[in-house]
Amino acid sequence: MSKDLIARLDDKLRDTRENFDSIPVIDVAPLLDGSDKQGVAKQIRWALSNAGFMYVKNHGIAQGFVDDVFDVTRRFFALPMDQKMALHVSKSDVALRGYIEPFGENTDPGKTRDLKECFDIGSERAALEGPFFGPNQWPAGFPQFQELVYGYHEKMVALSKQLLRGIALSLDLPETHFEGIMKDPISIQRLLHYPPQNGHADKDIIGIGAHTDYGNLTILAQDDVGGLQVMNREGNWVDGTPIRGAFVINIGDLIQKLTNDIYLANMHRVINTSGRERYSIPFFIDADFDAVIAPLPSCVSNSNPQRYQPVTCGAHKFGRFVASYAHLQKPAA
Ligand SMILES: O=C(O)CCC(=O)C(=O)O
Ligand SMILES: [Fe+2]
Repeated sequence: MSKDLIARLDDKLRDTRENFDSIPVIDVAPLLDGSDKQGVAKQIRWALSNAGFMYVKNHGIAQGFVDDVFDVTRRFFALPMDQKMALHVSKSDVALRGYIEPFGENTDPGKTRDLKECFDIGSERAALEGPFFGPNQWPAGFPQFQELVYGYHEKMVALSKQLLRGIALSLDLPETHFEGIMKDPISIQRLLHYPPQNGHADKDIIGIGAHTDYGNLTILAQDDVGGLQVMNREGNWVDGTPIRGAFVINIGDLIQKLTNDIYLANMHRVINTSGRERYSIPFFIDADFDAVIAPLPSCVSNSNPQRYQPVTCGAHKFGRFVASYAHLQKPAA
């Protein structure tokens, strides 16, 4: 889809926003240490209303630890293809955990094919329980990978709850609002590898096609290669240039629905024309599978009438995945 077409389809969502030419950077230390929660909440409100994205710094996760997770990520993707395919996501049934090969998941299907490979895990389960919940698939003989990637997931679950406290405050909700619907939330820890791409990225092959994220919150660690782009009010792509030590945070469809479009689940994509391999580590967190997400009464008014019917978190999210995974489209046996 061309930039102009996306912008036109999206006009209503964008025309009330302020423009931005770089993603806001927010120091979250005063939120985490309690010294100025409201000050941080105010910055979050601007960022999520207008950009749907923010960098956060001073988030309490040591950069050395993040570097170690990148290191095992590179080693994992360097494994022979047959070892990675042995962990293919289709073997996890509806738990949706494991390896996805290049072009195996296309985020803007019918328009671009994604030149990326992925590996997904989530909260560990002994057996398949249902969509998003089941055993992880780990590569054999690589205990350091399992320990670091799972440890990173655990830290992200904790950090996301702290950030969601700031988001709740930014919406004048009690700060623990989200914890009430996050007793056993859906979470996905993803590792991504984008081989370098040539040519016209818009036309066919892209790193990850233009999309919004599906759930509540995404916490992204990037290496230093760059390639993430976020759409601004005018429909132009703004670079999400890597900032060492900072995470990129964005909200997904569920928070846009919750806020009745006051907060924006913004369109973004990745194009890796750097000539280098790019690695990134996104973490996605939602609410409990059965949590009902409906516009907050405080976000509905005469000038902003209710735009969404209630949806359950799991049904919304699973519906978006069914469109991207071939193994979910097979008729039931
Ligand atoms: O790799 C990135 O920078 C972004 C990835 C992304 O948008 C996603 O996985 O949803
Ligand atoms: Fe995304």
